[in-house]
Amino acid sequence: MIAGADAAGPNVAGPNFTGPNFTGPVKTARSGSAAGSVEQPIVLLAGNPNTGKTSLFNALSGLRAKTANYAGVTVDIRKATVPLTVDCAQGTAQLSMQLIDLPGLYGLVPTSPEETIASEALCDQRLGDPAAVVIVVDSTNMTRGLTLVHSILELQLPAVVALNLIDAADSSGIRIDVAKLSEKLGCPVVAVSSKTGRGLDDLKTLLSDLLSPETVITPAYETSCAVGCSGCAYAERFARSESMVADTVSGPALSPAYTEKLDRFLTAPWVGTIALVLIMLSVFLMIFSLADIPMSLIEGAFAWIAGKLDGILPTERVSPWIWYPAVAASTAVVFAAAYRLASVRWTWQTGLAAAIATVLIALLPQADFRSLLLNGVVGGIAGVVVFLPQICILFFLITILEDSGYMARAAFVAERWMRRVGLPGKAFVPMLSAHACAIPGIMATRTIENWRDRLVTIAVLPLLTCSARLPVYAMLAALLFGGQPVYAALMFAGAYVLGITSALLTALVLRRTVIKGETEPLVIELPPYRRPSLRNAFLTTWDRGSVFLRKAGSVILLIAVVLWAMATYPKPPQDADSTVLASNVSEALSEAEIAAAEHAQAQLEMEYSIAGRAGKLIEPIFRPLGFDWKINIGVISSFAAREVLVSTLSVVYGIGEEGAEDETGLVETLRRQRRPDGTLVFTTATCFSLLVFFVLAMQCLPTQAVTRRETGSWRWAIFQLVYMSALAYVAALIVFQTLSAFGFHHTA
Ligand SMILES: Nc1nc2c(ncn2[C@@H]2O[C@H](COP(=O)(O)OP(=O)(O)OP(=O)(O)O)[C@@H](O)[C@H]2O)c(=O)[nH]1
Ligand SMILES: [Mg+2]
Repeated sequence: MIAGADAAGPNVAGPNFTGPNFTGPVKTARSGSAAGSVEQPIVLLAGNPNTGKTSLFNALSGLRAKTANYAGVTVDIRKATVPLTVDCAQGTAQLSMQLIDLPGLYGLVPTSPEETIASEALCDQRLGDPAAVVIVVDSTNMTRGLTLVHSILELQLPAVVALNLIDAADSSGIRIDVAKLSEKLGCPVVAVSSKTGRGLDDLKTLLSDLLSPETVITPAYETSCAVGCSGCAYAERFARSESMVADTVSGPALSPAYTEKLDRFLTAPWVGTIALVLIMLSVFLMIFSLADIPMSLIEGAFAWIAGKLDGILPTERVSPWIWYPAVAASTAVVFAAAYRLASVRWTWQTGLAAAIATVLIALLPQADFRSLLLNGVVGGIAGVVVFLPQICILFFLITILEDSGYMARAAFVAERWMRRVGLPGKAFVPMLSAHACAIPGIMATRTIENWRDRLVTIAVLPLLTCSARLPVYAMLAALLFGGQPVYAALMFAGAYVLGITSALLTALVLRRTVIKGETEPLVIELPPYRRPSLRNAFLTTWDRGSVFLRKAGSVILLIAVVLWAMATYPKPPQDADSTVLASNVSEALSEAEIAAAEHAQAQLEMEYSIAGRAGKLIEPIFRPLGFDWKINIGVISSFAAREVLVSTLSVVYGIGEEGAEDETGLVETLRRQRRPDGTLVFTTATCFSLLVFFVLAMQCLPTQAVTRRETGSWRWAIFQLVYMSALAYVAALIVFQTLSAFGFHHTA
């Protein structure tokens, strides 16, 4: 039977497991692993990189592991339990298999850490004795795929060959004789598409047969080279694959013509670089033009919530019998929700922490509770959540670019520049991932074989703009270029470029000093361009968006509440001035004067608070950078997580201010702020200095923990913290002083 455009009938073929093609040593599939057994049979998904193993894993398990159209996306194993129906003596039984997605590999002799994981799972059964291996082959690149199939079959493991991307093969006019291929290989073959779902049921049926306790498998595949030398064994497998492809595959074998035509431009040294810059600029421009409407909707929603809360909260004194239980109950509900969002487990410690916090909040004076709710909770969350649309659009566009195959070209173009500074070409994929978050980026450096190359990459990765910096950039873009999307996009692009350039320059310096050594050249596979899957882009965006919202509803909420408390307590003792103010309010002062006096009082209280004192304490250090003591509070708190800067500024500048809960309100509020000498705080010079500081500073504890884990010592984590903080400080200092010298003192 033929799988391809003209194919009719089923796209699965395989000899009977007990049939003539299986002779030799008898291997029984997992005895007793069917119904009633606790042990789940292990099924490995193995294959060349970028053949759609993870996509198949997702399609079979319903999970959403990361996929993209370039090699080396998966660097670790991922497991899922997948139910199957198998035949047994009693008829049929339900069975669950443990499906394991492996990183891609080119051959069984590993050349990188992630290939080692896959090869050990297959050769040394590191993850347990596999009941079956699904060898995933890209139907549009059969010769290479079959070469690996031969190597795996020689391990004498029960196997199924899944010809994935059959939809892509179809549309390129490639036709595959599945039955003939199965006969030649001596193992079942099935044509599948993890994109359209075609053949997935057939694959499951084949696996059910393989895993059935009734099945007796007697595989005996010829070993390629009796002497066992790897070179000629490879050559023999390759020759066998070529001849099989010649016999079973028809249609164009080369990558489609448009791929080559496009690559002539997109991989050319200068044109390719210019194209890369233009594509990235358009991504940013789209973010700004498309995010406008949803952002104003979110702002509106938060303003509405703040207004409603303001209206509901009683201004008159409420009976303690009603007040305390009501506040305690609602706080407990919020805690339960935040714990759930952050997946915090209820233990006696976490329960006690929630109980103490609930009691403390319930005991707050009415006016303070009101401020906590409006400034701490609503202000803290709104300040961050408003940037959700920008983050979603960015991830959507990046996923589309990744899926189309363009990102592999971007890697190819970028490698030319990276190699000059001593970064290995393989660092491109980690650098790309680090633009979402440094943590998966650092994990992805496992594809780099050379330890020194890997270390340089890990050291500079946190300089790249991660999504936690986006709310900060967006706030500063609104301050600097509100209503001017083109300039805002340029500023964003500039921040990314600054991150990338400083990573490259730091690598250069490290290569000349602490981490000397030759850089290995990049051998990169350029996958064919494919139509990106919108479904995948939407799902990735959804996942990223929900991670962001979860963080806003849990960790950031918690930090905002703690910060509110630190910015509110201890309160200054009531002095004569405030009493005078109180008594005069109703008589002589106009509304504006009352607001100004209240604001001054709020400032006084903040200066007296813990956060205020801490901010003031470090004022001399950050004054040359243009930061005032309130920005300092943000700088300190954002060491926990960068986006906390925005919620901190919302809280510290919002206290005593009307309508600072949402982004427009916050930006307007920030624009009004003045220093004691009457000059504005957020001048062009301060904003750019803050921007540069946030691009370069190391403010992320989880990243440091991962650096420690991947390098095996705190040394490199501390090194990152020290050099990045120093770099950020010096760069922000230069920016502020230079801009100030050129007179950029006006409001941003
Ligand atoms: N058209 C089509 N595209 C597919 C199919 N399966 C996967 N893809 C695409 O192929 C690319 C690679 O998919 P992955 O699942 O990441 O491949 P992988 O084998 O896990 O890759 P590594 O983890 O890097 O080894 C992605 O862009 C997928 O969207 C398919 O059946 N049809
Ligand atoms: Mg994968």
